[in-house]
Amino acid sequence: MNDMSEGYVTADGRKIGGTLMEMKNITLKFGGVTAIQDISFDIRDGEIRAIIGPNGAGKSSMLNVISGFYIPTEGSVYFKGVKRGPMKPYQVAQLGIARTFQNIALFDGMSVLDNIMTGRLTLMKSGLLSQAMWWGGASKEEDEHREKVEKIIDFLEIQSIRKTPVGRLPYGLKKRVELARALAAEPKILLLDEPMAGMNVEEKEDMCRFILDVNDEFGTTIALIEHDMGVVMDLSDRVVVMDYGKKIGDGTPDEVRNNQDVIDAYLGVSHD
Ligand SMILES: Nc1ncnc2c1ncn2[C@@H]1O[C@H](COP(=O)(O)OP(=O)(O)OP(=O)(O)O)[C@@H](O)[C@H]1O
Repeated sequence: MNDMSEGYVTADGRKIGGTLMEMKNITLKFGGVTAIQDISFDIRDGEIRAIIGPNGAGKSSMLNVISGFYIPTEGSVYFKGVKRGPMKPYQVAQLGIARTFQNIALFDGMSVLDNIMTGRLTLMKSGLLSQAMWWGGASKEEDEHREKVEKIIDFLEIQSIRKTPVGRLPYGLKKRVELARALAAEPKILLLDEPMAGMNVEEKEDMCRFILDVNDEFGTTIALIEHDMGVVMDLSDRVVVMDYGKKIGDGTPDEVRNNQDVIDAYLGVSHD
């Protein structure tokens, strides 16, 4: 599978590249429950790709398949044209895949800066030794990691809280720190699990802006699952719609909005 699909140009003039990831005929079963049934779609280089669907549709399961956390019962995942086998979390990170979680997974007692530094662990040449040096004293490698992290801190406008323990931060900022930590791994593809969940309107607007900026500035490909339909339609280049484990729609936000199956299953009921 070395064939890379042609890219496309978005309505706002961004150039999207060929296929970066391809999910082919993915089925995922948990005992008697079929969470995903024979779904195929691709994620192209540089695009913002959303997966939506009603509760229980199989979105989280699919994100876990994309991240390598779940191995599909049937079907395969291709990354840069190469079929992916079972992988350890560090191998996923080394491939250039990073993610955020629905329930924030940060170290509450550690500062914002130290939490973001943990995002660079897989990039550190001498692993734990370098980690020890980062706490114990300066090294050339540590300086380089710090520099990258400081850039991300500036980019996400969290300079004023860099020394604050994460546990003391309001929810919206914690989410931003989690995004910063994922970015610290310099991912090729960033997976966002409900990035707007639990946020107020202002926090959502900020997060939207940062996601768009990350995509634009770093060229990071982004795949997200999200319940807020306004956000999804504003952010995404293309959207996969799932319902009861099946794919019922796939296309641009406009195409998905006008897809009768999608309207029946989801949009027409829950959103205006
Ligand atoms: N670890 C598991 N063991 C057994 N069944 C599971 C597991 N994870 C998910 N399921 C089932 O698979 C189906 C899809 O669940 P999933 O969480 O992927 O949906 P979702 O679209 O993310 O839902 P939500 O929007 O509510 O988070 C559901 O029927 C769920 O109960």
